[in-house]
Amino acid sequence: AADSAAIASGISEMALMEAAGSAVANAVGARWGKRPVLVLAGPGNNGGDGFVAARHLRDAGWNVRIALLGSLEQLSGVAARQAALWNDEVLALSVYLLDGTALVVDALFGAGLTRPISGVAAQLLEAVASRGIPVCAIDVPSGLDGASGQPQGVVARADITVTFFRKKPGHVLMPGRLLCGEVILADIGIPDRVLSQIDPAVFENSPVLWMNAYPWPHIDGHKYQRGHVLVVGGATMTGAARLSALASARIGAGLVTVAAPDSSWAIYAAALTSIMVQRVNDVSMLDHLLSDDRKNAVVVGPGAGVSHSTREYVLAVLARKRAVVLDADAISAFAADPQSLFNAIAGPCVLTPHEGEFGRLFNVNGDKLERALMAARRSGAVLVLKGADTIVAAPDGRAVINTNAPPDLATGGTGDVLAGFIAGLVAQGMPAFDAAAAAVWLHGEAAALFGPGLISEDLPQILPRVLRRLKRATRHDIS
Ligand SMILES: NC(=O)C1=CN([C@@H]2O[C@H](COP(=O)(O)OP(=O)(O)OC[C@H]3O[C@@H](n4cnc5c(N)ncnc54)[C@H](O)[C@@H]3O)[C@@H](O)[C@H]2O)[C@H](O)CC1
Ligand SMILES: [K+]
Repeated sequence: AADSAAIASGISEMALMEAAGSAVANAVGARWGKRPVLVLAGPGNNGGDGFVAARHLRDAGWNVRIALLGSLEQLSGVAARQAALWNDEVLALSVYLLDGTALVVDALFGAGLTRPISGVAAQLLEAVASRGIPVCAIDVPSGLDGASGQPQGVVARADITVTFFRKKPGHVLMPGRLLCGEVILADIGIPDRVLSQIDPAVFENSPVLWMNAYPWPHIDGHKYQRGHVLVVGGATMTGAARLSALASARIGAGLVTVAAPDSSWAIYAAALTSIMVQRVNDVSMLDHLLSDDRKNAVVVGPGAGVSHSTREYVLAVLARKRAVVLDADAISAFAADPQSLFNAIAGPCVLTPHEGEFGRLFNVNGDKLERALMAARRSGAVLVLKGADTIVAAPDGRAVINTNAPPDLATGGTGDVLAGFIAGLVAQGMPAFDAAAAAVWLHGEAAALFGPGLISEDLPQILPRVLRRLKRATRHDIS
């Protein structure tokens, strides 16, 4: 879409392809020493980029061969014109060409892939992978769907992928992210104003998206301006709610209270210091607590139990129009009747399911991005669909894909911490979508900073260091 908008605004297609192919040659030269290169060119503009890259590498003194899927006569438009500039032998695709090849430039298919790759092209990609030949992919590794990050049949994993103007969802969604290797974004002269014409709604998560809404404390502020998070604590799995509460406090909520039943009140009270504990044995006691409207954000779910009372608590909080983060058991508790939950959602609400919990509430098909967006629209909530490529989706169609989460996060309790981070930001006045995106990013940064050996308690513990860096980087304040 960006290239057609740029072309419509007067930039020549020939110039875009020239810049694209030259960026590929530069990336190859920066990564590898001179060696025999085989460029695999496809029948469309991705192949055209390959002809340009081949010419630039040849001009730089590389030993380059190019093999084309189909015939030169079948090329059209700018790809045909660029192929003509190659002015040298064009080979037919064959697995034998890999003998003596020490680097493959994969220019078979890019954004125009419509079906799984078959025939000799598929055999070649399989052979490239099995021989472990290094690969530079143009735009996307051929066979990967740039919109979804899903392979359509065979894909040769690339060491680097050179793409243009902006990343595509497939570069950041799993498993695409792994198949792309290092993604190099090249400027090919598409002006930024083109972005406002195509008005994208999906972004890779980054502080630039939400920094302006980040609720740094004000010099003249007091604790009541920093919100009050209420975490509904369970009777037996008390660690979960404590993790959420600690996370809300660390991310800056002015006050945090855990609502606990008599049976576990003493456990919560003994374990928590700056965090308050109040008795709640049933929904009317919870409702009474919520009559204090300074308690402006609520977490339900961590350690709550999949039960009738969890459902009642959720509905009571939603009826009070409080901002709410629903995690874990608060999601699963509505498996039998998801619509009763969706009907009750009227204000800011964030659902934080992993795939299993997601499947209990939503019966939607499609790739991960599509499913998260559909679920957000259907429920009216901001959806945080967790995983290595967590997606935050809003009912209005915006989405961010998070890419900074290390595998160390796959350990018990990290989801409880995330729910607490989100509620803590919402309590301080951040809009739910921004709060969810910021919390997911901070959660990933904290885990990456801590590194191996991470347990969930470490996340709130190390968060202040992440916040300090973020604040310094954005020079929001003197400190
Ligand atoms: N985005 C930009 O700014 C620029 C991108 N460029 C490059 O152009 C490609 C997209 O080119 P396009 O011609 O639309 O598509 P492809 O080259 O990916 O392939 C289309 C071609 O292939 C046929 N086809 C599709 N799937 C298969 C299959 N499985 N088997 C056989 N044939 C298939 C289809 O019918 C078409 O004929 C983009 O990725 C960039 O690399 C430009 O350089 C300009 C700037
Ligand atoms: K490609």
